[in-house]
Amino acid sequence: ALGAARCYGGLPSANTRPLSAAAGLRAPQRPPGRSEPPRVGGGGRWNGAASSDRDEEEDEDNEDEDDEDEDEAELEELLAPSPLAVEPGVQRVVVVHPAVKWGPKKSPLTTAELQIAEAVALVDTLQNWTVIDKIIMPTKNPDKKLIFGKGNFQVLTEKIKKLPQVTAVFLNVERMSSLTKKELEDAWGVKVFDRYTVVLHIFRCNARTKEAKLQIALAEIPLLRSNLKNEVAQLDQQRGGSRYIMGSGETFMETQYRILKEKELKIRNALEKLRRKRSLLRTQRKKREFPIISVMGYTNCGKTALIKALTGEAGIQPRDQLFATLDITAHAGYLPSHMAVIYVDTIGFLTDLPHNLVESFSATLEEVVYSDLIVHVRDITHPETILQKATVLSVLKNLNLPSHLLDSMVEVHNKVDLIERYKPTEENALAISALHGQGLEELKEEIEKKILTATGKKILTVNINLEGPQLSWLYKEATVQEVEVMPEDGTARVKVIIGNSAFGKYKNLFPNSKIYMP
Ligand SMILES: Nc1nc2c(ncn2[C@@H]2O[C@H](COP(=O)(O)OP(=O)(O)OP(=O)(O)O)[C@@H](O)[C@H]2O)c(=O)[nH]1
Ligand SMILES: [Mg+2]
Repeated sequence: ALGAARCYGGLPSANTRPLSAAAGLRAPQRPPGRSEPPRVGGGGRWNGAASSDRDEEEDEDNEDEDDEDEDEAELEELLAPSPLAVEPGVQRVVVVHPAVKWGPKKSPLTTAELQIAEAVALVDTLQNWTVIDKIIMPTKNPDKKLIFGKGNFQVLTEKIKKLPQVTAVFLNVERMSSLTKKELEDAWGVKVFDRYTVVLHIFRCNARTKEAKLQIALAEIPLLRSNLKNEVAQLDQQRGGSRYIMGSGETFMETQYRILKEKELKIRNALEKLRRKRSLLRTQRKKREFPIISVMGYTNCGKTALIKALTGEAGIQPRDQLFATLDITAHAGYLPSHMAVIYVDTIGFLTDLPHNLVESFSATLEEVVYSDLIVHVRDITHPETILQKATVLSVLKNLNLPSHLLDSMVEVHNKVDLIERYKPTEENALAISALHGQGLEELKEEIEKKILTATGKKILTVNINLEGPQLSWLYKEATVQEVEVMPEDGTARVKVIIGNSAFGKYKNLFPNSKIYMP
């Protein structure tokens, strides 16, 4: 209960259901007038990440049953409260954005106002945190120890000190060294957070599964390491500047580094174990032949809202918050031909998300490799929508996805209800409103077209003899959508979705069956 305890009064659980909890993806309502609903129910548990309970019917991993208790104990230890966790409780925050006006450090794609707006949005995500002021302060070289030049630093310090009851400064830099942090905290007399710390804190508040929690613990290692460096430097100073006095400084450092290294290894192993489990479940999923659609995009663009709209799943809660969704979750839905598919909700992206943080979560995103289609959702009303698109595409590129996934990606322009007569400039983009249901039918059609291509499935109608074994064969090997019985001659027309190999078998087994291609 790390997340909940640490972030007392923080975010309520993201109402998305972790896959593991989705024992049996809830089948959406049966399409009216169909003889047999596609069989969705059984395919639910294909992410073992968060749970250790087992699915009795399945012959998944039995190998490490004995290790289970041991694993649990080790996990507990790895997930013990972190010394870096931001204290729970109220924070009254000043957001300070160091603005680089010119030179190579200036961001070409955005403005200081928009950047500070995103920083404020991050703080607003945290329930007990309030922004009491925001300050944009120019700097020439944000890499300096105190970030700002002497004069500006003084002005800033005076401003901060004048603010009533400020408890923290959020300095909107990707990451500051522990030395910088210390100097700034001494000068301002309050806690100073960087983007890394704030995002990590949000993650910690939102993490529900063990996997997410482990990933956060992993993301903290570099911070712990740099803190250590700082501590050691201070120790050395106390001893007159030499770390070699009696060799003790060295030994202290070495021990601490070794402990950290071991912890890192343990976390990686634990994550690896969780993932191995998941890959077995992935095989299950493959067997069941549900196409997988990964819904991706910048944080707060409406991914969860879209999945809610596409699946009609009432339990899903989109929220106006950054990083509401941290764990991959799956939801079943139907395409227009009543083909059952699984939509996967993913973690949102953020510009300048520190590398370590992205890396520790990239394993979550690796799942995307196994999907059949990516839907890229964009908040088209956001002033930074173009930069956001670039961020998402660049992260996707770094995931080493198969090129067909990138090529077939569907781009969706969301929230068009907020723009009058919106028309996408991008050729293949689809305009939708996840909230009001606009454009969803077109989107489903498009998804279906691409899924059929991606999976090599066909939709066709076959004529069968009701006395023969064809119908039960089709129920077993394909997805039967409609059965139209002709009582006069004892035959039926059956509409099916069928994979390539099953189709080949069918033609071999029943050479006399008439097939109507669409
Ligand atoms: N007006 C409007 N608002 C929308 C639409 N779609 C989503 N929203 C709102 O945008 C906010 C974010 O929606 P989510 O679905 O939680 O976004 P997300 O991409 O899942 O966000 P993270 O999980 O935090 O990355 C919510 O307040 C939604 O109600 C839309 O079509 N129109
Ligand atoms: Mg979400």
